[in-house]
Amino acid sequence: MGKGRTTMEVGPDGVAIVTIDNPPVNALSADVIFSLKESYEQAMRRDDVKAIVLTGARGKFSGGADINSFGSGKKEAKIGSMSVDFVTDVIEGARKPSVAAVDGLALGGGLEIAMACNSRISTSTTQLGLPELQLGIIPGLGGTQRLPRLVGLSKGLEMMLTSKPIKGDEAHALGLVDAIVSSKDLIPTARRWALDIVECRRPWIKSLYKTDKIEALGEAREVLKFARAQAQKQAPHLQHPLVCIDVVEEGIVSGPRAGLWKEANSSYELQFSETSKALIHVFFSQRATSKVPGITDLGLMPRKINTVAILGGGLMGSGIATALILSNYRVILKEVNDNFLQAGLGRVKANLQSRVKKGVMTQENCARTLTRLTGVLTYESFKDADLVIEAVIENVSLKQKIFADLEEYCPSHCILASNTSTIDLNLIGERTKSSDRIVGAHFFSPAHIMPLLEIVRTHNTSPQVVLDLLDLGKKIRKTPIVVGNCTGFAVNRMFFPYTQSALLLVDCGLDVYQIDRAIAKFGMPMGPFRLADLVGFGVAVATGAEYLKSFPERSYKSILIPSMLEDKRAGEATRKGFYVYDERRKASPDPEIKKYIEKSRSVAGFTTDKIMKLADKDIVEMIFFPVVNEACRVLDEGISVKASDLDIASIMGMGFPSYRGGAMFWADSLGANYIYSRLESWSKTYGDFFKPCSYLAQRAKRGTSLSAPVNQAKSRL
Ligand SMILES: C[C@H](O)CC(=O)SCCNC(=O)CCNC(=O)[C@H](O)C(C)(C)COP(=O)(O)OP(=O)(O)OC[C@H]1O[C@@H](n2cnc3c(N)ncnc32)[C@H](O)[C@@H]1OP(=O)(O)O
Repeated sequence: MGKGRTTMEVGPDGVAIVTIDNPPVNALSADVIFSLKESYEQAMRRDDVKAIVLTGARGKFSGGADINSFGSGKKEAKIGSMSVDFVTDVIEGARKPSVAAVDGLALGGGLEIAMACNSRISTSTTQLGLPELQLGIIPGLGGTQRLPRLVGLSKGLEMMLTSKPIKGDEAHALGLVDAIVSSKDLIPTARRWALDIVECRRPWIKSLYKTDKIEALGEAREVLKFARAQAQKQAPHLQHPLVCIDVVEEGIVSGPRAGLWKEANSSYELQFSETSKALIHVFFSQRATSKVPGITDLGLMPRKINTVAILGGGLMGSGIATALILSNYRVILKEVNDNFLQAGLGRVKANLQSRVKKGVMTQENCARTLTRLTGVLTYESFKDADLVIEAVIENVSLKQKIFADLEEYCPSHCILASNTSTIDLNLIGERTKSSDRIVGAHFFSPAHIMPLLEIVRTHNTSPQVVLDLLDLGKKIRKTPIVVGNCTGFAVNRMFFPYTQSALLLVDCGLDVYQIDRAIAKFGMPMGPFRLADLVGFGVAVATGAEYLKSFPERSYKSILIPSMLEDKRAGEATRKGFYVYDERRKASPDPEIKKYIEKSRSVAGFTTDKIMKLADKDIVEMIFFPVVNEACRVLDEGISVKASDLDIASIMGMGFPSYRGGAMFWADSLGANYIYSRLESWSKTYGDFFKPCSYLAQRAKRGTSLSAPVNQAKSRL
């Protein structure tokens, strides 16, 4: 069966309406392109066709090339033909004009085809953009040449390098679209516009040859130089943004057709790059997180949540409240006294004000958004809540008391969620009879910014409750992952060995700053010691104790952080941790930490100095292989149902580089056997911290990937 097609309908006015039809987003599959070509050939042949209006079915122009087909073609396939022979010669070069009627979205190849039309009419809310770079490729259907010629070089480069779409209104102001109309008027206006071109009442424009928006060569070179510097600064590990700039430059220096050929060659090559494979894996994995067996396949519908009550206005509670009111939820924020309440409400206001300062929110919108927030000191108004999120300090008996109170004050349909990052949910709900509606809603700090939401369910949590939270997560623009109940759940648990292995390496003689540099070079936003400073040593010690209690046989206990904490050196908040911080929070290495390190090494008693001179690659492996090992346990125990969820968790929760596809995807690129044998040999020298788990051992032995699905029967979810 084919995947998508175009239809053609010729009106009595002589305008052929060609519609791209490939649900859900009218992606340009091979079948769609083939059918589009046929429609154009037919339109050229037919005497009753004077002009063409190109549009998309169901209110969406096109979401671009079909990402499913990327990297699957044979490398020797003919290149460049589609962009030059079809888009440029057949659409743009046709002897009958085309007008694109653009609604909903025109992204990637979708926008590129629209730009090859001789005019574009759109609605004000349509999203238009070239997001190819976020998939590790560059525009391949002429976008690198036509976009700068329509909107100017700086704006065109900005749109490509950031991958961010713009709305119809802005596109109109920039000259990317020629008129804005309502959805209802889209096709009639485009029809008239096309006939106006035929009858010379409007210009017949070929974007590829426009020159009025492009700066003179000298100035253009300056813009390109600036763009290169920006790309290198923002994505120092990535090549394809620089390739994109080179391709744009080629068109400016040697003419647009030369630019098209360079674009065709480069975009084809990039499709097969490791970076692109990893980023496309991330694209699909992110969408797959909300498909949960046993939850989303039961035919249930999410219930409507209008009012959310939050307990605790600290950093987490106020961040969660901010995220919710920004997405139109009514929020009740409860605190224990007026001082705390005002501080909590103040934090929410400050979060919104910072959006106003950045120019992403107007003052009026900020004021309107705040009207959705109410502060309270009692449970009285909880009778209206559809969901409660408890975000108080990590104290079991306090949480038990709160959940018993919630059962009394909230309506029986109300979901009772905890934002705990470590405590067992069964323990929290022990004094209630509501275990079917108790669930974890673990946000990451700062909650209004970090994109991940870990939804934790126990054996008793009902599928309906999980579905409701999945729906809420999507509405507040988070990526939700559903996980089972255990110490640290999925994200924190898979990453607990991250800091511990770094501490072990230091106890064995390695330099703190060399470790941080190696890990940052690998692509993490910061190394484990800079991260420990940021999180604060108090939290690090408390969570370390939890892991030691739950997984004593494989926890590494170093005295380094506790002994620094004893001297009131607690991380960035005290301006002293592994680094010292100036008044602008800039971190510098601190020679004073030497004394703590020496003490820690003597207590650890490692005699070997063999690993004193590790290469960066070995540091990365000794830090991340224990993370992969723990992730394997998380999968084996059914805490997480698919490896791709852990990829997303590692990227969005911990900052693992997305261009490496996430921790498990990266591990599979190295091979289970390699990871197993390295862990096995380290465990002989340094102990059980490195001991490979049975899941890893079995997969290494069988030669299967770590991401291959786990036997469903073993799932604990
Ligand atoms: C040659 C060219 O230069 C190369 C290109 O065009 S590369 C492609 C460029 N286009 C893109 O990067 C757009 C990617 N898509 C998106 O950003 C978003 O999906 C969207 C804004 C189109 C829609 O978002 P949203 O409404 O939230 O729905 P979302 O869940 O993301 O997508 C709906 C479905 O369409 C699929 N889909 C979206 N875009 C797709 C594409 N370009 N190809 C194939 N499938 C696509 C998704 O995988 C998802 O499938 P599922 O339901 O089976 O999970």
